[in-house]
Amino acid sequence: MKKETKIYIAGHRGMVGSAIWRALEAKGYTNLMGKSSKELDLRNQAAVKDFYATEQPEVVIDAAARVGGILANNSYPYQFLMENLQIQNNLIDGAHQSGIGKFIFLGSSCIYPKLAPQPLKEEYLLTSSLEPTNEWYAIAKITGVKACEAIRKQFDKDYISLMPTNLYGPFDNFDLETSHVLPAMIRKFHEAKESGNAAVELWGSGTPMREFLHVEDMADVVVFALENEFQDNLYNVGTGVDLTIKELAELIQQTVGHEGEIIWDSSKPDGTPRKLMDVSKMADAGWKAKIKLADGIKDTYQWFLENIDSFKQVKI
Ligand SMILES: NC(=O)C1=CN([C@@H]2O[C@H](COP(=O)(O)OP(=O)(O)OC[C@H]3O[C@@H](n4cnc5c(N)ncnc54)[C@H](OP(=O)(O)O)[C@@H]3O)[C@@H](O)[C@H]2O)C=CC1
Ligand SMILES: C[C@H]1O[C@H](OP(=O)(O)OP(=O)(O)OC[C@H]2O[C@@H](n3cnc4c(=O)[nH]c(N)nc43)[C@H](O)[C@@H]2O)[C@@H](O)[C@@H](O)C1=O
Repeated sequence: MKKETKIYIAGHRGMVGSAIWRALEAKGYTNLMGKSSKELDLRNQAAVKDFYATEQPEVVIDAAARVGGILANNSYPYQFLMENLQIQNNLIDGAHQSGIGKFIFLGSSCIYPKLAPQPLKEEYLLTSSLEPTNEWYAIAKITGVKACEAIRKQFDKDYISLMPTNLYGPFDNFDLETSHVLPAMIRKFHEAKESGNAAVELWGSGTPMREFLHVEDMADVVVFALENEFQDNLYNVGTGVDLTIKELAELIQQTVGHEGEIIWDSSKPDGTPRKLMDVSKMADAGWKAKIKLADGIKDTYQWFLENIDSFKQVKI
């Protein structure tokens, strides 16, 4: 890939998109472009078509989506289904119609069936029912995977789909209603420590298992996907290691230095019991995650402390 290739990063202000931007800049790519949702609403098909015609990017990285944790997914099914379908349809079909040869689509590990065998292999897609708390988002993401696969099959273009596990890191969403578990725990333990080690309330039973990938590893795999041609459409991205939500809570509690009680709120959903990625296909292609969870949590907590004021203004 030439360093002056015009690369459009959809969602470049988000946690993942901004990490991809920084990673590409660090590697010397000079022609990056992005638009905020205010400048270009990706749900608007005509606006996206005009954007492609005017800007003519050569490569598209799709990190734009309506994203949220278990409660947001469960509370706003229509937005998670429809906005994601609109955004990705406009981006994928617009890119295809404009003759763009390379497209990287980001999905999520929740596309796999709720009770699929573990670890999750790419071929388990569409083999049984989805997890009800996020089936709306998952159905949109599955449609994106299939759209890229259809373009690859019918038109022989390098459209690929990366399926990340749960992500975390700098610029994550720390809003307690809409965030994922890891940033929520950092904030809850920090605020409880500041209030004299008050008790922390967490959701569900603590028994579900999750796998976490640092966003800088995620950006690194996107750069890898950009710089290499792939033989297939769908690749899992993760560390291949998971832990229970209770173990995650203990790790974050220790990192933050909170010494109070943890209360589990069983009125909140657990979600899928386990979704560990089988990452061997991506490893065979030549990429592996590098950042250990304990190090990534330390780094994210440090970022949280340095940015408390700014993220409160932006996200909450
Ligand atoms: N976070 C996670 O744990 C995981 C994320 N992913 C995937 O990674 C990708 C990025 O997620 P993440 O960075 O966490 O999410 P963020 O919420 O941090 O960022 C999402 C981005 O999408 C943009 N966006 C949303 N709606 C629109 C719209 N209508 N028009 C234009 N832009 C829009 C936002 O733009 P703006 O800021 O300008 O409003 C924002 O920059 C998504 O595809 C997500 O599904 C996959 C697995 C796990
Ligand atoms: C990335 C992924 O993210 C989502 O799936 P999820 O992994 O279930 O999401 P989550 O991170 O919000 O929760 C993980 C686990 O953690 C528990 N939990 C405890 N205490 C808190 C808490 O305070 N906040 C949150 N959010 N969860 C908590 C929670 O009850 C659950 O058991 C989907 O949107 C899906 O679409 C998707 O792609």
